[in-house]
Amino acid sequence: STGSVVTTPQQYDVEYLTPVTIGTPGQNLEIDIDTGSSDFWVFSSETPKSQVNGQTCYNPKKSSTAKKLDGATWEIEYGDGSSSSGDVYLDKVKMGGLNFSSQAIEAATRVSDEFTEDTNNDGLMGLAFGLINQVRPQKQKTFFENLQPSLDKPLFTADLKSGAPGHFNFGYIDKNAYTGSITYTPVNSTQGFWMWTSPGYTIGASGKFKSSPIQGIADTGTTLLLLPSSVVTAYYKKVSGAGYDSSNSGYVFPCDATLPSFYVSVGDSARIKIPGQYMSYAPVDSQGQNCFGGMQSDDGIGFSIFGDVFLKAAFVVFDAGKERLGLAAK
Ligand SMILES: C[C@H](Cc1ccc(C(C)(C)C)cc1)[C@H](NN)c1nnnn1Cc1ccc2c(c1)OCO2
Repeated sequence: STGSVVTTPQQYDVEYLTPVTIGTPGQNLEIDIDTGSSDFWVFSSETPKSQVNGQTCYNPKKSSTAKKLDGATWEIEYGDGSSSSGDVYLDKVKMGGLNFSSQAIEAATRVSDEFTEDTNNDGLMGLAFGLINQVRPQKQKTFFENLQPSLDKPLFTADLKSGAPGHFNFGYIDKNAYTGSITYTPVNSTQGFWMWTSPGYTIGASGKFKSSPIQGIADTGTTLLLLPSSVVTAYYKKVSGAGYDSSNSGYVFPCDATLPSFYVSVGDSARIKIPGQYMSYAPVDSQGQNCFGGMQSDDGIGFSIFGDVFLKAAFVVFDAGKERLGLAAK
């Protein structure tokens, strides 16, 4: 089998939302596909009303195919400080024309304010490795892991776009979705992430390649590109008026500044070009005077995060069959 589902950016490409149908009759939710975590959790009829603010809630009691996974609970704390927790049901899930009959659905009984405030986001579907699923006493498989044996190829692809809908495809590679060739690089999944190492980077079209290995995760659930502070400092040195703004905890620059492109090397001889305009995330003030940088420091995380700012510049193959990541221009 194969599948394809559209994914739509929210304002400033802060996140991308994807339609999913759960239960019988189908309940339609919009979720954030997150290749940097492994739990599929949703706002539910069990989420306190005070924590629900416009989200669509999955109601297992209204699904004839829902079965409570007795004794199972979950709780997750994300790197940005947000969190959620709850209990677990098995139910039918449909996404992009693909079906799985008994997917673990983690129903939230509590969500942190960041989720309550994100009114269009009904939950997260983690597509990292099940090794880091947070359901106890027994870990649950991701939607992709459940489908993998039935897919034509054991892979999925992400084609996120700047300010326009893109696609997640499952089980096949769409040759029309990229230009040139796909460069594959090994993934180390021992920490449960799509973790890979870039050999280095180049700042600006006429910049010199810097050989400096960057180990990080391909993470559709993180908005920005989080890199070692040495790289971040070097980049913003090339942006006039840029500086670290402690009140916003990141590098900020005048919104009319000219931003150099940033090239991330892949394998021995390929690189992904991030256009300068992708390196500006959003205004930090109501006048739109200063803008928050799309590249920020990975300090304290333990690895870099190749988030949406990077991923939307590429066609990305998440190849579980061969534990590798494929990257191509588009
Ligand atoms: C943050 C997302 C997970 C998430 C997504 C969306 C949301 C909101 C809906 C409320 C907007 C919260 C959370 C990421 N996913 N792999 C993640 N989950 N766990 N670690 N990371 C990556 C990381 C780690 C550390 C960091 C960071 C990022 O940003 C700043 O510092």
